[in-house]
Amino acid sequence: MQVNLKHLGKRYNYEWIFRNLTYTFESGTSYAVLGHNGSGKSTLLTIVAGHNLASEGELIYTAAGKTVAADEAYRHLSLTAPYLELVEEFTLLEMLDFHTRFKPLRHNLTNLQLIDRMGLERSKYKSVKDFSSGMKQRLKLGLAIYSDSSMLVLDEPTTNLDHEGVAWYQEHVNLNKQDRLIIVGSNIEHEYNFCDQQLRISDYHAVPKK
Ligand SMILES: Nc1ncnc2c1ncn2[C@@H]1O[C@H](COP(=O)(O)OP(=O)(O)OP(=O)(O)O)[C@@H](O)[C@H]1O
Repeated sequence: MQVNLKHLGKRYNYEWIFRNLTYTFESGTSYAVLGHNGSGKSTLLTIVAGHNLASEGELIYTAAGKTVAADEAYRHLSLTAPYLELVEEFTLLEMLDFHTRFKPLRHNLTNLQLIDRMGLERSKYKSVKDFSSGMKQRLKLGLAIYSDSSMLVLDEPTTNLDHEGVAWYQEHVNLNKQDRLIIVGSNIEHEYNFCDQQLRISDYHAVPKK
């Protein structure tokens, strides 16, 4: 998967969050989108993931040399972000059954194997609503990292994770980054230190007229 941004801009009401962003996200490369709080990282990630619309410019997705329609791009990507909710009423096993009906897992992994990889084997029958915040984050990351998608968008991936959880994230993202396009929105080094490229959103902030 490749994503070309051409003169992309986003405005909320009268405030431009970024403008004139021309950039290419290539397959097989991991990118860190960096910037201070409120700089527009999540806004850019939601636009690239097709959850939000740009105010100006173009966004072109290409997979296997062919252009992918914007409304089909979701088939190629998985996303995790603090604002995305899990289905709290499901048990862990039900959550995986539901999710994998729409998004199969990579390398023919079974749902039980994924539960093992997430270190959640003791919670198979537990309702997601009774998970700790760190367990929920591991589940969100596990579903994203192990979905069979060529593009992975990770917004603030280690939110709520302790040291062990951060090490788990680093291990599994490293094991699953090859041949994929990965975009991490972050300002915490341990979340993006595996990335090959960095995009600073503040480079695309509109300069106020003097
Ligand atoms: N739906 C919205 N309507 C109006 N303004 C918004 C909306 N979503 C975000 N913004 C504004 O856009 C700017 C960028 O927000 P965004 O969440 O993209 O930043 P961020 O870099 O991800 O921040 P953080 O590091 O705190 O998560 C902020 O000023 C925010 O208030």
